[in-house]
Amino acid sequence: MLQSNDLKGIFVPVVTPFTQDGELDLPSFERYLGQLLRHPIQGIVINGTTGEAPTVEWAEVEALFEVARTVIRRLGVRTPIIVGTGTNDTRTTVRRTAAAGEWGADAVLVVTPYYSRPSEEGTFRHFQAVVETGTPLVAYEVPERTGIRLSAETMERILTLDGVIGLKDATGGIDLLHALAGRTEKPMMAGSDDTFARMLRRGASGGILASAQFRTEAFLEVNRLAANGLFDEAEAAFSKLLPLTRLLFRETNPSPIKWMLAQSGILASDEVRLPLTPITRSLQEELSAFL
Ligand SMILES: O=C(O)C1=N[C@H](C(=O)O)C[C@H](O)C1
Repeated sequence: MLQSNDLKGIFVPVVTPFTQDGELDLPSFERYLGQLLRHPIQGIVINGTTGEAPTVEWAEVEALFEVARTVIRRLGVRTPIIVGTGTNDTRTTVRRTAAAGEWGADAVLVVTPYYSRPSEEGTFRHFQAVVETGTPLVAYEVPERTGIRLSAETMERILTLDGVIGLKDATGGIDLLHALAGRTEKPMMAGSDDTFARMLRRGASGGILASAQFRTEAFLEVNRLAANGLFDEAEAAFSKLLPLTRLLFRETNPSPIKWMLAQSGILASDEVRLPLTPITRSLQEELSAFL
């Protein structure tokens, strides 16, 4: 199981491949992980935003987890697996988190509960109920998607819970990191790809970054430079990754990533489940330059 100290470096949230008719495509998933896990990344996230969590059934998540575990064993690596279990229903999130712990997940990723517009107290209690399962938990703040932005005070309270091992900060800026600096010992991982280098400078311990599945070694190098205090060099190295990173988020993640992976022959299809749609022709043209 993951501990706070392990939450550093590069974690890659993985896609959930589908066949052209929208069914789970496990052979593609196996091939894809076989390639990705050749890089010495610090972990993967299954069923995160990039894994299309809202439209993936829980039984499908279990199947993905089993394939990931098989590939990890076959390659003889020890890459930790974090499973996205967050929903906007506390009881479902508790059940899923307990189940992921039983499967052997190293940690879970729990997004702040969206849609219901809970109070900050309600959001705190949501996390409090989920950590009681005993599975290490990474809190995930992504206001652009959830429509809620927690105060730094409430996030600090959540981070003080035993079992919350850190934060994935996808707020898109450095304000939360700045506000929490010195107020928590728990690691904060960058979760907004284009601010990665700035967040490292501000104390982030690494990143959970969908775009790191391309140019993975270069992302690892950016992280290494920052871990050695070479922040200017890290920013310079990251600036070379920015053009592709920005394009990957021009349309909704993970459609651009799936298109790239399908074009590279790693996935059989770039299929996403509705309401997501494949990328536009004009983005395809721009991304082609990076294939
Ligand atoms: O799947 C994830 O985890 C991530 N999702 C974010 C998003 O799509 O909003 C971006 C980040 O790269 C990781």
